[in-house]
Amino acid sequence: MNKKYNTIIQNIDNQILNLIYKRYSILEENELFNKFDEAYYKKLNLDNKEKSIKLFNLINLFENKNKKQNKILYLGPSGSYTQDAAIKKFGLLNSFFSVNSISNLFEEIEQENADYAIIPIENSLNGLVNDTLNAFLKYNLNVIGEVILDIHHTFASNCEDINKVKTIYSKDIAFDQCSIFLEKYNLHNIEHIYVESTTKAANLASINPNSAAICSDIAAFNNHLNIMFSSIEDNPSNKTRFFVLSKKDLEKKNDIEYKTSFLVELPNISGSLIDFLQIFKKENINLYKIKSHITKGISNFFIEFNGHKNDKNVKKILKKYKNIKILGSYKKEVEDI
Ligand SMILES: O=C(O)C(=O)C[C@]1(C(=O)O)C=C[C@@H](O)C=C1
Repeated sequence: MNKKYNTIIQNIDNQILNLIYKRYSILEENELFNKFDEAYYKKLNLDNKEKSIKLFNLINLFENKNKKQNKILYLGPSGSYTQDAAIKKFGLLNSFFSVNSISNLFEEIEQENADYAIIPIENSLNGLVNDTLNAFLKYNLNVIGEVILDIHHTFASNCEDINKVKTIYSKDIAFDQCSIFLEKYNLHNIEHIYVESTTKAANLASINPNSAAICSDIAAFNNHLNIMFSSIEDNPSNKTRFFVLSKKDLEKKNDIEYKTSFLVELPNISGSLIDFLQIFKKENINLYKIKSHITKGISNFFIEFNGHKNDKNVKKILKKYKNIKILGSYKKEVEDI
């Protein structure tokens, strides 16, 4: 864009932002927030830089309307954390579609029904997401990126009194992230029903009497649930890391710092893990994560290192260890969560 128009557009963007801030302040100062405004602003989260980027993307929507849009899948329904992660990674200028389970997200990408899928891989409180690892063992797809999201859960219900809640719906991993809250309010011994996503949980809580959901505030809002408690996660710095999944791999670039994730099944004999790890030391590769994952009695190790699968020293290892299943080499966004 030439300089003259650049300044004009920037001025307009600033005016739009200022007006939205002004509207927000009036609503806040005069306690005029209704549910819609609260959820709307929380979604934009104007006091937080990363969400301002979303707004910026929105402003650019018209300008970029001719740009090719990617088809991106997330674990839905709408309002899930995975949807938030998808928007954080790709911006709003794309087509987003919800899929009901992690294994179906893999299947859709396998069938080339979309360009990318966003899938949760690990949480700072809970560790690895088992459904995702099981799907990686079944499919041969590529991780081409990562995205990290702060996770804040709400306890939402249409019951007037917390003592009337007899059933709680949520995703397994979300229950685990809120164990202190559940114990504090004596909710750990009532019925817990595990469902595929926290948004499905919100939906079930809205149609079943005497129930509640652990979900995002947006999912609660979308399903007309009252938020009884906010930020109920055990640790306020609760984070989930998501992978960007694709059928096509990306070419290695020289100016990018890469991370690689892989799974490996090692023989159940003494010294096999230590022998395996020694080769990485020999090749001067920095392994920074190793976690074990057991499915159907077979133990796999989920391992990550700094570097790319096409690096000379990595290729040497891959030649020797045919049982290594590379999940992908992708741009490092953070050291760890
Ligand atoms: O259920 C959702 O809303 C999701 O996006 C999935 C998911 C997960 O499985 O890790 C994502 C982030 C939180 O850790 C809880 C749930």
